[in-house]
Amino acid sequence: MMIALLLLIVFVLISFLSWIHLMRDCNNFNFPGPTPLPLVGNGHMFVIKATELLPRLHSLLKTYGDAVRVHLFHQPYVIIYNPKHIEAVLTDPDLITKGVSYDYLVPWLGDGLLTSTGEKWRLHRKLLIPAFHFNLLQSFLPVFLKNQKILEDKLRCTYSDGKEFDLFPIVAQVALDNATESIMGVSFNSQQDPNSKYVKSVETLDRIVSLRMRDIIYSKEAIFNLSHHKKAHDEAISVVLDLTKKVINKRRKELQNQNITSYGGRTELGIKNKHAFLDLLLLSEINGKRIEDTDLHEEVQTFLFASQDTTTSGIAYVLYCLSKEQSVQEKVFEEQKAIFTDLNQDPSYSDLQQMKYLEMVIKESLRLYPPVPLIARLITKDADIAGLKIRKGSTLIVDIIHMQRNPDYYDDPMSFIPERFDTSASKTSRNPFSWLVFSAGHRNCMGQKFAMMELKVILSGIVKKFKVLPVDMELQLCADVVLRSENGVKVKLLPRNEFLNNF
Ligand code: HEM
Repeated sequence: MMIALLLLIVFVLISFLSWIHLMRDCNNFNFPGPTPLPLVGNGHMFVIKATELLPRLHSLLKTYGDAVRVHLFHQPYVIIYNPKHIEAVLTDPDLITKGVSYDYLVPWLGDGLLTSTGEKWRLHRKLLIPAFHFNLLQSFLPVFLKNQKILEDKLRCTYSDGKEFDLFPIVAQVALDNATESIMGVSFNSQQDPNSKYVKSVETLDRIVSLRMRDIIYSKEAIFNLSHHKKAHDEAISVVLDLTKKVINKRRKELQNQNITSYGGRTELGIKNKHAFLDLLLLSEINGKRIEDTDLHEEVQTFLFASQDTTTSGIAYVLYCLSKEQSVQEKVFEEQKAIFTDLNQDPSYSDLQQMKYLEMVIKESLRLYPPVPLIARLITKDADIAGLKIRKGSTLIVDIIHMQRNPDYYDDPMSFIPERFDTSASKTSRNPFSWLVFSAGHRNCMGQKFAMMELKVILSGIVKKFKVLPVDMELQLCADVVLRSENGVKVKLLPRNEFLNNF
């Protein structure tokens, strides 16, 4: 009885001290947020289903204004969605450190460009800029076209009977093939062999990292390490890392045998070189020295990761939007007919540049459904961000999806209007920080042009051959590693010829 009483007193005392600490900490921020409870802070507000996270963030922003402070236990988080604040953060050279949620990627990607910070990030970013040179980008086009054809055959044989299906897993395979082949020069043929060990391991990693990012329980290292997920996670990492190591070592030997010792900034090396990206890493030097093996593996993993799920999500949501907006889809088709005399013809790099309307459609679809709906930064110094006082140690969440759906920045924001992005017609210039699909500032997406090219190849290929029809469904969005829908992203397909004959 005495012990129970003593424990109760200790608990009350700790709770009281915690509450005092949390209430004091709120004063380190000059903007509001919900009142924290002792010990858990506002953590109880986030013990929710995956699909409830985005609505919860939105409702906090609606209640408290442009910036909201919440505490998860004693850790402060600040959610922002005003382009003025976002610009101040993303252009501050001292605020380039990613938030803690990126830590779950570290066992897989190591300290690559996406997760690293400081001098290492600066050096590697500079080194990798040539990878996105025009010539090197062109070397990826044959890869995208080849994989697009496989996708087209697959859609025709299995999915074009007018029955509904989920786009995400199908598109994920073509995106994975595009990523492995353009980044490492080898394909794991996931479209033809979806049950391969590599494909299954990447899927497992995606699933487990997403779980850790959204589930407050599994986010804790100690609990995760005791769970059954840990074994699956470690096994998948070892499969993925072993395979990529083999590919890298094989290519290194090939270069040695051919006596190729320097990349020498010759970006033309890319045009017909299917190993262009890997060669750039293998042959480049930092401060007169070859890139360390570990760094090289980390960057390869990072680029594979950064380019796969994001483009999957992007392609899936554009097709979803096209299914709902038949008149827009017809305009995209008309544009294709204007570019190609023969719809079986493959697009050249310059044909892709002519697909202006498709580009507007992509931008508008990704405004409503940004593949990366939230990004996070660790605030590493006491900061004044365009008037917001934020204490060191806070995690800042940039709520991209709700900013891009905010009527303050887009008229009639939930309507699908690709012409918003018609730069030739638009008289008013939009704040560049109000469209953040590829982020902006110091740590913007390096693969933006690569992604646009890939999306255009896949989407133009589909629209030329198929009619994408809607399914009566409401997406149940959740912010995993990328924007996913709990109930899938479903459409129906009919071959265009058949459609024209039947209707
Ligand atoms: C539709 C497709 C894509 C979208 C929506 C997208 C979006 C983004 C966003 C929002 C960021 C910033 C993340 C942050 O600040 O935390 C980012 C970073 C990055 N992206 Fe992409 N991305 C796409 C495709 C790609 C592709 C195809 C590649 C590579 C081939 C790529 C490589 C990277 C890299 C390396 C970074 C890290 C840059 C840095 O921190 O310096 N991305 N991407």
